[in-house]
Amino acid sequence: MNPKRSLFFSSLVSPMGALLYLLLLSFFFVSSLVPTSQALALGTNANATRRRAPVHHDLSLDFYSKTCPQVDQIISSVTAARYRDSPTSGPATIRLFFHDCFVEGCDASILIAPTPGSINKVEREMEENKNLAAEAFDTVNMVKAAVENKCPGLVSCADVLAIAARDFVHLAGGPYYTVKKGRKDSKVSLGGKVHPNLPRTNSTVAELVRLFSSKGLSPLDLVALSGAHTIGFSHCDQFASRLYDFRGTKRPDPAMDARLLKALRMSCPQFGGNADVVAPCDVQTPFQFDHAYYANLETNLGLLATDQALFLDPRTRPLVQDLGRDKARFFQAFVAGMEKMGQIRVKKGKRGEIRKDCTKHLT
Ligand code: HEM
Ligand SMILES: [Ca+2]
Ligand SMILES: [Ca+2]
Repeated sequence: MNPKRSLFFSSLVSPMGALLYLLLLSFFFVSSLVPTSQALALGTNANATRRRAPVHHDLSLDFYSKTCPQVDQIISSVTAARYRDSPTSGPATIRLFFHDCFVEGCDASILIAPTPGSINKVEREMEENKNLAAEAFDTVNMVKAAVENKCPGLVSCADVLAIAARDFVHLAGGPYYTVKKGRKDSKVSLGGKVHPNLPRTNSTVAELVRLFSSKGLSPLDLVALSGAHTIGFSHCDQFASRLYDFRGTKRPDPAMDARLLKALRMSCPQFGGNADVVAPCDVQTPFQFDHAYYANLETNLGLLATDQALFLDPRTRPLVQDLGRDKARFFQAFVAGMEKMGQIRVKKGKRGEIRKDCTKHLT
């Protein structure tokens, strides 16, 4: 059985199977497309590079070399098994890492579970995080349990998440890179911190550039990291307005390929659809970590408005074309972006803790 097929069938035995089946129907339909490239009349390049937040460089590759030298191997044995048994854990965990780092830095603040009866919401409970897949949280908990078994109380959940995300990039066919360690876990998780720090699917490129810049990430980092959408899936509500009422026009987004539009409308009806249905972010190779995502954008096959906008906007268009040109270039820029993202507002010393259970603060 080819790998795509075996993923397909293993997904059918999970509770998400039926939904995945629906989306794969649309995938097979869409993947048979011969994309038509449309010339898009747009202006030329404008330089948007701007830096604000400093990136901290105080993590190290050998942080656990004395206390837990085998940490990467312990983690990779769990991530490899998870990828085999529950492939959706891969993209879900990479996205979880992104949502952690952008809100208060890479400090595992996203992992804290709600306290029953508390009026204070944690990050996980906010609208922007509602679609983070349970598989990702489960994966982190499984990885952390394996690490605690061998190196109790020594390795932070923030480091575990950073390393697990790296493993899944590699397992899906993406680059392997070393992960610097030494992050501490947050002592709080505040729902109120989420909203301004995460992008929305209707964010403009200017807003995305500004948000990424506020995290010390350049427009190239924005375009390279968005390439994570080369794997994984999106719920219909995240792109439905493109299908039926783009920016209040009551018309579909003109920047969407007509056949992709038709296929997505079938999976995601305007009324009465199943809210759990998902579609592949990369309609060509949704399980393969490759540079096909960028080729899609050049042929109007982007799924999210923010993806397609990266090609439509003259500031980011040359970057899309550059990364779409060859896989090695994309991999190199993606690794650089992940390394920078993984260092956003890292907590050291007494500013953080090392949780035993990633879902609970130390008491
Ligand atoms: C640039 C702005 C971005 C926006 C607006 C955005 C938005 C989204 C949305 C709406 C989804 C679908 C969620 C769902 O319905 O389940 C998604 C999925 C995903 N995102 Fe992003 N994202 C962005 C950047 C990133 C970055 C920087 C990364 C990681 C480096 C990332 C990784 C992923 C992955 C892997 C998935 C698939 C998740 C899965 O299959 O469970 N995204 N994103
Ligand atoms: Ca965080
Ligand atoms: Ca792909």
